[in-house]
Amino acid sequence: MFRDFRKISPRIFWLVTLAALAVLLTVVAVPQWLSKQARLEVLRSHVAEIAQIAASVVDGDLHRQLLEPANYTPDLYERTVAPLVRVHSADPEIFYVYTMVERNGKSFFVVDTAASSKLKTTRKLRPSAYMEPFESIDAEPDPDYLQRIANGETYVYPTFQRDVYGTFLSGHTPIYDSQGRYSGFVGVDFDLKYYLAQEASFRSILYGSLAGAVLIALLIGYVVARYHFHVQDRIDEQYRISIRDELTQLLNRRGALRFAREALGTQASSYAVILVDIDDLKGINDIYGHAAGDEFIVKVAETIRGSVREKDICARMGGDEFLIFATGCDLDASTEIARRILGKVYAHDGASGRSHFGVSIGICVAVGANSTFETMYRQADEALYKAKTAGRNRFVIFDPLAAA
Ligand SMILES: Nc1nc2c(ncn2[C@@H]2O[C@H](COP(=O)(O)OP(=O)(O)OP(=O)(O)O)[C@@H](O)[C@H]2O)c(=O)[nH]1
Repeated sequence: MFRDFRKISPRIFWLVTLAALAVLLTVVAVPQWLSKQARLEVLRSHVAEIAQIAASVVDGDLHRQLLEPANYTPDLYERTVAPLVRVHSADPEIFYVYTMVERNGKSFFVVDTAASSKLKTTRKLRPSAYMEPFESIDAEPDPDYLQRIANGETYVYPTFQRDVYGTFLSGHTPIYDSQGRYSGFVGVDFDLKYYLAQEASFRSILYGSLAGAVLIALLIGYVVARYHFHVQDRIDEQYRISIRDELTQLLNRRGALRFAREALGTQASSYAVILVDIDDLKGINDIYGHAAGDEFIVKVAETIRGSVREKDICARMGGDEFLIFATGCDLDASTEIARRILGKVYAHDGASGRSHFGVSIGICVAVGANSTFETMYRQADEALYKAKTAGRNRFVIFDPLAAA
């Protein structure tokens, strides 16, 4: 596995992994976010229902009396708050239950279950005082909310709000007296900790899906990078094959042209094109067979490769023709290479009646980069032709003066 891991392109791996991660995280996070919103909506309707239940148990006439501070007595207060205390005690998840009245655009607490000794709760609640003004820390999301409640609406805040008592999701429902007159409103508060505790149970789903998304993204990244490596490897292999001669493993014509043109682009003092052509390969084939002809081709190829520097380009251009393209190779060096090849390749077989096994060589040397590969090749070919017509097994250097 780890050895395989080295056979991928890290760039492709990380690119694909990050792209897959972006898609997967969107796929995971958007539904999670939507379901979180949906859960908040469920809680809001729950708060609305509790507020409505609480409002339904308040005696509107008593509450209306209590709105006048002159009517306040502890007994009236206790009788008004008593039904709310029962509702609150029945649902320990509610944080605060109270009533309020609006005076000049401001809310004032009227009764508060936290003030009653009969409230069954384990929490340490801070009771609001009778007619204590309500102070919000966060800005009201809807400045008309008091008007909406007065118009008969059950108003639940869009989300949690901070006030001096804590951070709550609050719901308000109007209270009416027996004659149907608006007489203040009930408030119920659910605190943020309650909500967060509910949300915590969904966190493992979120973390699980995020971890799953990361793992899948890594896997996709690995598979794609591995496939890319495999395809690239095949392309490279095909390319290597396409520029090599199968028999000699030298470059073929395509490879020679590509590398020779590249080499001609480098800064060198001189460039040499040396063409090597087997003498009478047809005769060798005819007398010794095609396999022997192949063997001789391989021998010439090996000789050529062994007679030049590592960086020099050696190619089999066609049936019995080879090319050497050497940079920084002047006339003396080219001549030396030609002599070396002629000396190593030459063999005489008297018994067969053939004169020799050998090659003919045409040389063209250009000083500086003022010639093209095509021109040099043509000139070397002219010199090679001269070597052939002059009796073979020799080299001829292209002479520009003679050509002119
Ligand atoms: N054994 C073998 N022969 C080949 C191969 N490719 C080409 N030939 C033969 O090489 C011969 C080349 O013929 P020519 O171009 O006339 O050259 P030559 O016979 O070497 O004679 P000169 O070049 O004039 O000395 C042909 O008979 C081809 O069949 C090969 O891959 N293997």
